[in-house]
Amino acid sequence: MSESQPFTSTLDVLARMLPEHLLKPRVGIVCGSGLSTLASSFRDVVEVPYSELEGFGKSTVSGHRSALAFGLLGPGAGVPVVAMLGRFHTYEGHKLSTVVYPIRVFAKLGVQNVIITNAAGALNPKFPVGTIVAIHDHLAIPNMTGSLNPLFGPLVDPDHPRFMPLSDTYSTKLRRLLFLAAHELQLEDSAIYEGTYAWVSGPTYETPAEGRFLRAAGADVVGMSTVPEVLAARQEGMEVLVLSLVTNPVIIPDSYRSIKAEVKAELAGQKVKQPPAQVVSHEEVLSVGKQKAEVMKSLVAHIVELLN
Ligand SMILES: O=P(O)(O)O[C@@H]1C[C@H](O)[C@@H](CO)O1
Ligand code: HPA
Repeated sequence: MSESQPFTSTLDVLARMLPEHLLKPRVGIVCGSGLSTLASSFRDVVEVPYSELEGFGKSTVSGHRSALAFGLLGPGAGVPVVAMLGRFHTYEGHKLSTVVYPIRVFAKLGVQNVIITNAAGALNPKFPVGTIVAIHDHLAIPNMTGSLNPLFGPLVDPDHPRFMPLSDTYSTKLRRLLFLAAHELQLEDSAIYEGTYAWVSGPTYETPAEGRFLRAAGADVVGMSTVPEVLAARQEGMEVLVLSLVTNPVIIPDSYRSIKAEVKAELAGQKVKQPPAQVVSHEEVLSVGKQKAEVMKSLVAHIVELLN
């Protein structure tokens, strides 16, 4: 085990702070931007601030809190679960080992299934704002260039695979449960799509050309998180479900007005109508997260119930 991963200390603190029935969560949940209320239906909740846990960073992005929530989800005795109420992004300055540390702690606690959520921009023009995308693949240019792969460097555990196949990354078992849950909740067919997530480092949103490039490369949505967590979870042997909430379009038709044509028209005495600028903002991302938090929460709760 690597020196820089203080698992023993983290697990000791959790063992001291948690009652016995919450100490072995079966499902781990990562709450994306604006989605930390996913944990609001847990019972017997114990929140552990990241500041109490060695190895954890601090979430500095609005819409992300800095605490783990442990609790029970579902009817009857309930299923013990744990949720990250805020995640770490590399663009905040966190090291990749910090970004994925909570996922490795989930594994040490015995978590076998991870549900990772995020807010994402739509590259596929068929995916409207507010829809959920069950991720079935990813495109991670930062990984392919070597510098931002969280599995780079010495193995955290000698039992981990050095070369990990990624052809079966996204659990078919969990995706089946998602669509069964959506059926039970009577969600419309168009509420959930299936697609590929492109990971970019951020914190800048995409230029129109970058958006078109990622779309042409086969991605349906784009975001600034998730893939490092997915890779660590798979390396730890956990099953992974990723749900992206579409919060904004990335590819905007007519994003290149011809200024040359407009100037020529103005010089010729014509009135030129200025189209309103369409610019994405984190506030918009958080607002869609807030609007859709309930449906995301019901889906997550139902999946956990079906896993039981
Ligand atoms: O943590 P997620 O991936 O949900 O957050 C997305 C990506 C950026 O952190 C932020 C941009 O608005 O939202
Ligand atoms: N691009 C990248 N990340 C995002 C976006 C986006 O348009 N929306 C929410 N997270």
